[in-house]
Amino acid sequence: MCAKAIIGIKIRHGGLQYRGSSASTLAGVNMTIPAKQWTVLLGRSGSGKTTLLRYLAGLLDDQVEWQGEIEVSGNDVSAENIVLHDHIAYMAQQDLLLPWLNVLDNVCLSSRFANVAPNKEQDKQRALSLLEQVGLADNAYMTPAQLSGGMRQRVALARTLMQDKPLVLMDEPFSALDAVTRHKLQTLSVSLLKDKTVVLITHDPQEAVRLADQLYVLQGAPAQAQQLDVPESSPPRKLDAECAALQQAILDQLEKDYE
Ligand SMILES: Nc1ncnc2c1ncn2[C@@H]1O[C@H](COP(=O)(O)OP(=O)(O)OP(=O)(O)O)[C@@H](O)[C@H]1O
Repeated sequence: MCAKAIIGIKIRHGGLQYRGSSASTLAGVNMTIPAKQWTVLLGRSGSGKTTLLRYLAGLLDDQVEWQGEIEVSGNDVSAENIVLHDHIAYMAQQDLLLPWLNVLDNVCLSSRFANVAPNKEQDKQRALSLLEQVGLADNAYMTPAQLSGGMRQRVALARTLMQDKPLVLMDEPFSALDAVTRHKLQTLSVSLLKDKTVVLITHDPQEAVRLADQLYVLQGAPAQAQQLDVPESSPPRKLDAECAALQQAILDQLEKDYE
């Protein structure tokens, strides 16, 4: 698949049960993850958000039973030829930077594991350019321990971009940051990931409202996906009255799982 590939996903009647578990985690999940848009997942702790992401990433194949259809559409490959997890970059709440490598080497690391032979000088120049885009050009030779939490997550974002995958799965990547740093990193991510299909897990209704093109709440046990309409304006949104109403609607929806 070429670097400009795009990927969209449709899940129909998705159900998932961990082997050895007596109950299903997901049942009857219908979800559309359109290409080059942000799909945001909310849901109470334990509802199955990370499970769904990890299943899409191919990390649970030997641990779960899956039922239902996953239809993948790409612009330059037929659906049956797509091995989804080959086209995924993953960004988690923990930045997972290796403490013994400097910032630049952390960003370059993914290319060392790629199928193609690495071109160290080319990779270095690309990583430096990405570090410039995330505002860390002057920090390339520092170690992760010398950076703040927000800076470390910007390194993680540069590393995600370095992988240049069409589908980016983000599991609460901004949750450990203070409000202003989080706001800035959300805005930066929307701009830098504009050509990617993004699935974002968050517990923060405000973050969901700012960033979602599609918004789902995983709800019930086993969980289904409830879709909520988002404003027509493009993310990242300024928080106006319409956004406030949606935030309230999300909270109302989430509260149903605590009754
Ligand atoms: N390896 C596993 N084996 C069996 N059950 C598991 C396993 N991993 C997770 N689960 C269960 O699956 C359910 C969903 O967990 P998951 O981590 O996907 O929830 P989540 O919505 O991402 O939660 P959080 O918001 O706290 O991260 C939970 O009940 C959890 O205990």
